[in-house]
Amino acid sequence: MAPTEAPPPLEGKKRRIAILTSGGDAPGMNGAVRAVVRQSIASGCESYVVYEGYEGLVQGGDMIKEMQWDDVRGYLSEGGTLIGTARCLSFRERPGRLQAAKNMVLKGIDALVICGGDGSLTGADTLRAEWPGLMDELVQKNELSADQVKPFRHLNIVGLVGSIDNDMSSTDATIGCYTSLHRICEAVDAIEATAYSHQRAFVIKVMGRHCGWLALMASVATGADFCLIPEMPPKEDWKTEICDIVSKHRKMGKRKTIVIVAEGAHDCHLEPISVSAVDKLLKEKLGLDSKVTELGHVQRGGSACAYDRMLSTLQGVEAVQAVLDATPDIPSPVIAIVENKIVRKPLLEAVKLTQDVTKAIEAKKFEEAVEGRDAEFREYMNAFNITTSLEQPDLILPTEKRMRIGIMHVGAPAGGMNPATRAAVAYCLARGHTPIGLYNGFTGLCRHHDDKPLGSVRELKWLEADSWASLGGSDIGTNRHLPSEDYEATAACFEKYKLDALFFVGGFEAFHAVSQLRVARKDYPAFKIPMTVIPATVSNNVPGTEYSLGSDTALNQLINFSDTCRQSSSSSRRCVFVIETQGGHCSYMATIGGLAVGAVAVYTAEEGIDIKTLAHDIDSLRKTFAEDRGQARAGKTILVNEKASEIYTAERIAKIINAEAKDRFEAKSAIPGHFLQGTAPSPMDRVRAVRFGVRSLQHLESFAGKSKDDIAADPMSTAVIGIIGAKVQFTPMEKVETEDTDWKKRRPINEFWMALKPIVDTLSGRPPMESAGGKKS
Ligand SMILES: Nc1ncnc2c1ncn2[C@@H]1O[C@H](COP(=O)(O)OP(=O)(O)OP(=O)(O)O)[C@@H](O)[C@H]1O
Ligand SMILES: O=P(O)(O)OC[C@H]1O[C@](O)(CO)[C@@H](O)[C@@H]1O
Ligand SMILES: [Mg+2]
Repeated sequence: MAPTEAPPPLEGKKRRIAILTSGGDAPGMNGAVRAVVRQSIASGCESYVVYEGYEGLVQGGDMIKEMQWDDVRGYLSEGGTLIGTARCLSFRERPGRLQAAKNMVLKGIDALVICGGDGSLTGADTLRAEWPGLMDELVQKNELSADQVKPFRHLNIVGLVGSIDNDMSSTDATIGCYTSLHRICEAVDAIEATAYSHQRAFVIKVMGRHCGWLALMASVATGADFCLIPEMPPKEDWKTEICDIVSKHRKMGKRKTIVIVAEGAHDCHLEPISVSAVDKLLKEKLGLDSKVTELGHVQRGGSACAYDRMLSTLQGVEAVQAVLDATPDIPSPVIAIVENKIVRKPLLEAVKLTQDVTKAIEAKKFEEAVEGRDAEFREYMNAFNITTSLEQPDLILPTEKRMRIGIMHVGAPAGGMNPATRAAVAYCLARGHTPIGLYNGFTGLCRHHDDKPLGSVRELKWLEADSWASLGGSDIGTNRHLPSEDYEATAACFEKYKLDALFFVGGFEAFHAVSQLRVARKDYPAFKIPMTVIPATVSNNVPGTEYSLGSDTALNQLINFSDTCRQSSSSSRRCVFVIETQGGHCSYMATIGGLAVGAVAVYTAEEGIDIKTLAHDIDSLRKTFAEDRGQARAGKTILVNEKASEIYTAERIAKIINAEAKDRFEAKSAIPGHFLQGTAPSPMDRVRAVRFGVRSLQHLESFAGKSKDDIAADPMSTAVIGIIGAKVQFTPMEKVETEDTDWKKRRPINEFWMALKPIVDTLSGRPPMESAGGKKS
């Protein structure tokens, strides 16, 4: 029977914190539930889940259940939402919300975390606004006494944005949207092969009821020919617009056509544009062999990608912190992300901004609708337009502003190098610049530039580059050689091929190469040209940015590898996998990977490994396995950075654990090695490659027409593009080199992710150890 008495509130600041998931399920919701449950318990609070979204809140009773630490074991790798979700009609009406409020009070819940999309958070905001009135009404109707509601007068509510649609203003990404983009890109990549074979067109419908984010980003990531989204419909004569672009691409030799249509696409009069209408158009007007593919709910399926696991975990932790910080005068927050920074924003405002976008679309104010989406939206829209539709007369620069731009990859291969280069080539051609591929790095340039019949310095063509949107590795070739190996020949080549600017993509070596060229400018005037570096490396160790292309691909590879090991260890019970990660002296991958897979311990190069730490962790494993009763989802993972210790390698750690375990449990080691570079780049690496590519070119062209000395005098003439906190920015090389580069360890001095390491430990239940870790070596 449902209780009629509310339990007294917990002592002090301790709360009973409940979480529910609502609206369409989204990958990553489980990560949010795990983080909220465990962080609540770790903070001394009681933790609850509400099953089936608002439906569970309205029904109450057993639909609201207290959770223990182990109840969320293995949640990170599961798709969907394990606590259920629903679209609840009764919560839309006040009587439903009154019942929900009563049930919360009866369970003593004094804080509610809601993970859902724009609708769910609108509902949360309504509950927040009505709360005092609901409490009064419950007392008036004798449903609860005045004493019972007294401790619950203030509703402590926090929103987490979970939806594949990415339709909530105020945040760059919703939990689930990047995983959905993974599903879409995998599907489009697969379709492309068959489209190419038959020279067909495919019209692909993707989800997003009122929001074009998925369609737009999928188009950027796959290099689609056309994209239809509700925020910015095509011009009046959309049929001619599509046909013009598609036939232009076909004339240039493209064998396939991909048009991506958002579920909510319409024309500029708000008349829906269906996939069948586009299909008919391509068949009838262009005579193409066209097919329709509707991706449907496959887009919501599968395990969450690395980014969604990380986002949901960090935001879940932040939500609990927000609950603990709450006072009646602080407006209810929604937890957002801006670029790389988790922030709290007022829920009320976020809901209003989101509703404003819907209103702007309804009023056909499309520019306003685009502005109302997150900051990246317009940038990606422009980047898509400029990299897909060739020959836009208004984009072409006057002759004196056109440049010959050398494009080179330096360092180890990384996901995103090719897409960045594709974007650069398309941008150059749209503006009238000449993109020149410098094949196989500095050695390729110096030794093979005038080889016959094919030299290593070649103009890049649109058709060739166009196929690089989804290609991993480096098609123009990359290696670790530096210009210092032959400054003379490097300078001579720059002059011989009349290079006006250089566009580098690569890891620490690319950064080092530009640093060398900058310093050598005093001796070689040929180096007095503008240069940019787009960081691209699995290690994410380039100073001047918190994110390098390829690091997201690598994290996804790592979680796939680690999930596979974990499944094996879960099945054989009492087993721990010790997995070595790449990264050089930078342990980003091990740490964020640890966050995304729930590692019981992460050993970093920054902190090193000592025997005390190992003994401490083995003790903890011994205790955990002793208490284990053979349940499922019991696999354990330890991640070790490749340079964490020369002595305690992954293999040796596994051997030590086995020696100490005395047959009570066992350890196995595994090394994914170069598997971490992946095959196709992740969608995030692809779209950011396009964004960074376009921005870098814009930066380079701002130097057009300037004298060599003016260029050399401008610190921004050698710059690294990066994400720092909430901003994407260029930083002058000299500043980064002197202020934020640990040259010996080849990593930034300030590694932002070090601050996240305690969260990995807290959420995996690793007992604190006074003397373990914390010191950078
Ligand atoms: N205006 C509202 N007032 C009260 N409750 C609402 C409101 N809008 C939505 N809700 C509640 O939130 C639930 C989920 O909303 P909705 O179906 O719009 O999904 P969502 O949260 O936007 O997620 P997604 O779009 O990703 O599926 C609804 O079923 C309803 O219970
Ligand atoms: O799964 P359902 O309830 O049919 O809802 C589908 C809708 O949910 C979403 O997947 C998420 O909001 C939309 O993109 C789509 O329109
Ligand atoms: Mg929605």
